[in-house]
Amino acid sequence: MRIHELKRGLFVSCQAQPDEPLFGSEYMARMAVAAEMGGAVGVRVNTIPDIVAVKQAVAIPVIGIIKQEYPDCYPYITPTMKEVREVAATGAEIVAIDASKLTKPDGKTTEQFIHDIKSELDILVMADVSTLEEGIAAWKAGADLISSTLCGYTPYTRKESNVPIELQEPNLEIIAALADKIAAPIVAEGRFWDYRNAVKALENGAHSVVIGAGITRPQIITLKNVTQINAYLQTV
Ligand SMILES: CC(=O)N[C@H](C=O)[C@@H](O)[C@H](O)[C@H](O)COP(=O)(O)O
Repeated sequence: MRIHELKRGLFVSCQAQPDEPLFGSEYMARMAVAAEMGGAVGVRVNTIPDIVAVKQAVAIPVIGIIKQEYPDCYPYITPTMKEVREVAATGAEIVAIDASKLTKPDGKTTEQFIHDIKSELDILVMADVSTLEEGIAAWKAGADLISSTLCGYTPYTRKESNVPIELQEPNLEIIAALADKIAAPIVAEGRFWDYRNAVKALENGAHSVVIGAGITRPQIITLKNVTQINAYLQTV
């Protein structure tokens, strides 16, 4: 797939970790089908079994990732060529990688990493960044899409708060800053709960928006509703 073929709109992140109630490729494939039925232009999927199941179930483009932790290392979203090659072998149209400034587990910088992917594989690269500087560096290194995925999650962008991070507001300022300085498509991702903030991201210059928890993590959707309802009940 070429970058100009990518439609603008909503990408639904269909992910569940082993400790989540909907963990399992069958569930994630059904989530992806639901996303496609609802008009999503693509999906974002973690792990090879889930990507394979989703590729069989839907025709819309897949952003594939592998969350792989390495000892004493922050980058965990598709952090080395090993995971990138595995994602590419599934036929996923796009691979998303950690494009923070933090050194990857194999010692590479983001710039080297993107260069190596582009020299070896015919796959679109989405750079998951946490700051404007990281976005510019990834774009200059050849990334096809720049996404705000890691904003609020890297050690230097994390904020102390009593509110669990998944219930915090998204960072709309970084979207405007990225769109202002970068000619590649900007993807708004990370706590974009529904269409309200998604539209604000588009107004701020985003090409598309990824929504995950707000659509595919029912325990977090429930928690968000319970928090609001219980806050009211405490006042009466
Ligand atoms: C930081 C990190 O590891 N983000 C992950 C990236 O793939 C996922 O856990 C998120 O669900 C995804 O980015 C979508 O975001 P949200 O679920 O907030 O709409």
